Amino acid sequence: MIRAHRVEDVRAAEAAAMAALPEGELMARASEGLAEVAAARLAERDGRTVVALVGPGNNGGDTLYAAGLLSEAGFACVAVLVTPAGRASVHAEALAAAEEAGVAVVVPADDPAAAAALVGEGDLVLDGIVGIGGRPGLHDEAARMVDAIDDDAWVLAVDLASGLDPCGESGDDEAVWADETVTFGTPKPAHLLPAGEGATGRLTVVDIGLDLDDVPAAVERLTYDDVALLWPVPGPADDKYSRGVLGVVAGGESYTGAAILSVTAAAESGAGMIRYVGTPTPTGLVRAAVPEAVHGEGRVQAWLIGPGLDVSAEGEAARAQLDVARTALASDEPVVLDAGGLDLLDPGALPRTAPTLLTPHAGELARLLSRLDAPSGARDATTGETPSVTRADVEGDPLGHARRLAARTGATVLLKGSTTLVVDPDLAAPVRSQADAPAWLATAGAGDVLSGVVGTLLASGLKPLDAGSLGALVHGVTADRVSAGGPLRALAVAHGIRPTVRDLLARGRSAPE
Ligand SMILES: NC(=O)C1=CN([C@@H]2O[C@H](COP(=O)(O)OP(=O)(O)OC[C@H]3O[C@@H](n4cnc5c(N)ncnc54)[C@H](OP(=O)(O)O)[C@@H]3O)[C@@H](O)[C@H]2O)[C@@H](O)CC1
Ligand SMILES: Nc1ncnc2c1ncn2[C@@H]1O[C@H](COP(=O)(O)OP(=O)(O)O)[C@@H](O)[C@H]1O
Ligand SMILES: [K+]
Repeated sequence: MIRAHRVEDVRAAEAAAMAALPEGELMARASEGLAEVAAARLAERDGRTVVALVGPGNNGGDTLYAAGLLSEAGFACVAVLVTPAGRASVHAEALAAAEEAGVAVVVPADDPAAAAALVGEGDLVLDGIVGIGGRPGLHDEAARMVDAIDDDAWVLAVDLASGLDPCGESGDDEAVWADETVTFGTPKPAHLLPAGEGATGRLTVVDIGLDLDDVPAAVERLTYDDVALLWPVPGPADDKYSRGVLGVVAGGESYTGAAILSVTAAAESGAGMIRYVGTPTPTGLVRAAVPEAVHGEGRVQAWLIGPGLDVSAEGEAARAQLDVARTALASDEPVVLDAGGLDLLDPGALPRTAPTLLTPHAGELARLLSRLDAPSGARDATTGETPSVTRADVEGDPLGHARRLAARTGATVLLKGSTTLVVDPDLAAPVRSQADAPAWLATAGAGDVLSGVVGTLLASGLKPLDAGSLGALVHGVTADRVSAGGPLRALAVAHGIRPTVRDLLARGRSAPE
């Protein structure tokens, strides 16, 4: 698992480490690690010239020391001091060390055009403008120098791409767009959250000896090795019931395919048993496509409610199906609520007592929050009311809105997107963030497949946070394999889950202790 820590916890760990180490040791470790990565990237790219953009704090200090080391290693290094007071406001010892090591120093205020031209010559650019002490956004001079970076240069952000909000919460500000970030001690939230992930590029962590093992993370990301730790593997004493029966209420006469996709994905994920509840057309299709599924109500360990479900559908069969969904929601069984099922959430019946996982995309989350915000509480924003939350609002601040929905409903919220967030209703718990899927997965039906995977995991007894994040990981990795760089279809992702889980479990078995 990758764990990102809050800035204040990083600062506390740094202070503890510094108290036990000779002065300057921590910065020396950081700059040596940074220089090592920079030298490797220069070697890979046959690069000779290094430009260091240097700001006023310790982030600039790290960068100057690293530039000095790279200069001693034979690279041509220029430090561009992007601080209002030039030399006077950068880390003095680091500046002296860099000059001593042969780094040329330039102050853009003296001749902005000449400085910009020099920046454009860097094969590798170290972004040391600000790190965890930075406020979001770049000041004008920094922005001008960043604009001058050559498109072919390798941009290596020091600790954090400058301009990002270190907490990863606000995302509208101008920031350096890095190819790679070398961070110290531990990832920071901005590296893993949607607001900062794009500007971070590849993430490389340099160990500087901070002790954060017992400090709760702010953000967590499951990796391949977590699959063997979390996936429910049956033992000799298990039977189909003990492994978990998933009830699926999905599909209707309007949206028939969603039922096949979610039930197929549940079967491919290894559900002990699937009980499907649908209207006649999807029932016939599920019978043909997934002979393993049984039909009708019965005892389950979790419900998946909603893929392709139309809560306004008329007719006896549709009403009977919706009755099953409502009864399930009112029960003490764990529920995954997806797509149309989200419209069944009754604000008067919140929070549910049993584990509950909501799996909206941005538009569904906006619609649900708008409905829950509406004075009547039960009205649907599709009825013509102006929604209080729009899809654009959610896309502008996905984490904030996912947290709002989790707080409002008392449920775990899995917000789908290129980065999928899973937020526990205990807002102090770490947020899970998964970014495993190629953009090819943005295709109709992909969410139905995800719902079948997470439903199976919930039925096996996993808590919603684990079921959601593990499901998102496996769904994303499967999509990546199925795509192999090209288009994919949702049904192929569903069929790819079995071999993906098998390979990820095998990887866990062969991993060294
Ligand atoms: N602590 C340690 O032991 C270790 C720390 N390490 C390193 O230190 C880094 C943190 O250093 P830091 O605390 O000095 O803050 P840093 O990120 O350099 O920026 C603060 C300065 O920037 C300024 N400023 C802020 N926002 C701005 C903006 N938008 N645009 C322009 N300026 C802005 C702000 O000035 P202000 O305007 O607030 O007066 C202030 O002067 C960390 O990321 C890591 O690289 C490693 O060496 C390991 C050991
Ligand atoms: N740009 C993207 N990159 C990677 N994955 C994406 C991207 N856009 C969407 N996804 C994923 O694709 C799936 C789409 O789900 P959803 O929008 O519910 O589709 P549907 O309702 O048609 O089944 C989600 O798992 C989401 O995380
Ligand atoms: K930086």
